[in-house]
Amino acid sequence: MLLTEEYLLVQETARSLADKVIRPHVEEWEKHKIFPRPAIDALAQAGFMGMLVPEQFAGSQSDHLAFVLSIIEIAKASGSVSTIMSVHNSLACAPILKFGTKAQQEQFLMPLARGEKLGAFCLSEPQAGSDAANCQTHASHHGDTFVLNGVKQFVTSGQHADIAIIFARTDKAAKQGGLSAFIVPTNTPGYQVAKLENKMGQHASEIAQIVLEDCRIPAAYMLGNLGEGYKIALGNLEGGRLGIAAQAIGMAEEALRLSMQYAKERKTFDHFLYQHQAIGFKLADMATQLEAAKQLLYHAALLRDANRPCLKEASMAKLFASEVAEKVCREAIQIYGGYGYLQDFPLERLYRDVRVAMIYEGTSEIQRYIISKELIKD
Ligand SMILES: CC(C)(COP(=O)(O)OP(=O)(O)OC[C@H]1O[C@@H](n2cnc3c(N)ncnc32)[C@H](O)[C@@H]1OP(=O)(O)O)[C@@H](O)C(=O)NCCC(=O)NCCSC(=O)CCS(=O)O
Repeated sequence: MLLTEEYLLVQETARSLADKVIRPHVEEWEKHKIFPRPAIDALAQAGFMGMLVPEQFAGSQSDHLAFVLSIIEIAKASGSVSTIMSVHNSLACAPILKFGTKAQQEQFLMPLARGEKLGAFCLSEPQAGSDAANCQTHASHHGDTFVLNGVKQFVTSGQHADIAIIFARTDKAAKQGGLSAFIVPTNTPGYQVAKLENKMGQHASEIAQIVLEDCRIPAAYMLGNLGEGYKIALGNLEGGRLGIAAQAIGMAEEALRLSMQYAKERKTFDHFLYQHQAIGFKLADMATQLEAAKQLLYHAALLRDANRPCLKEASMAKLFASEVAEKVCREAIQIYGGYGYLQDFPLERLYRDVRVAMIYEGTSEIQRYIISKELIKD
């Protein structure tokens, strides 16, 4: 797809910001599990934390295509930063824009879009990941308040976020229709960070377990209507999956770039690596599959920007991009040989960081389930 000057400019701005404020620090942030605050602040200043929000709500009024192009560039430098940015834009800002009241948009969306506040999305639970409708967190109505109790799992930025979108059961009997969405300031008493998970990669982006213990919020903080939470969550994840596809592509493009560079420098058996057909063909496959993943992603983003249904296309983009990206990073390590396995080189980190793209915001298996259901409908 040919990108217009406008999109090329967004891409270049994201790339140069990543090179200046992220790349020089990424190894230190990852090694010491440091939350990348300077990167988030710089992204906020440049308008990247409110990309899908109109100017009237303090956003930079871009669209999904610009968003995925930016995420790709940020992910080349850091998977962790791209995750924080993606979750904030697509899972925290987007639903308040779509379902929020004017008061909620003024109180919560505007500071989020300016990047003054950070957002999180609390859907999964210890016993409810893929089966999102099985959430057990409960919200009971008391006068003009709701009181939330339960446990939320795998919450990106759960500790550093200021505002969380939390899904909780308001009707025990109705499964899907029994969930409602709430906007919860994380300084509300009862919002507790119970645990920061130790994970395989993306160490600068925390994943928290959140315990909600008598967490009382005004009833006016309900997002959308009573019982509308499941639809809000799934519709939201449709957009989030574009961000995950984009970050997977970004990390894999970085792995491909490093592989190309190495194949042109390193000699074995008196020839540069790229001159061996075994390596040249690997590079060709990596580049071709990445290009195909990008075109799927751009197509899904354009559909979403045109307000056209894109559930199937977003799932296809996430499924294909995350699986191709894992393969590309794996092959890149193979090209580097023993050096690829060392922590002295970035491929080892890229391989760990990219792996989760096949899991979060809907596993590959869930994406296949969604695609197959949509195919039958077509
Ligand atoms: C497994 C699922 C795909 C659900 O499958 P089902 O077959 O049980 O449900 P459906 O019949 O498809 O849908 C039920 C209901 O919801 C409506 N729906 C479905 N998709 C959408 C959508 N995209 N937008 C709006 N509404 C939607 C559908 O029309 C049905 O309504 P009606 O009955 O027609 O009225 C699903 O459970 C699923 O996607 N599971 C995966 C969940 C997931 O991705 N979890 C990970 C969350 S990520 C996380 O928690 C971490 C976030 S972070 O990184 O911090």
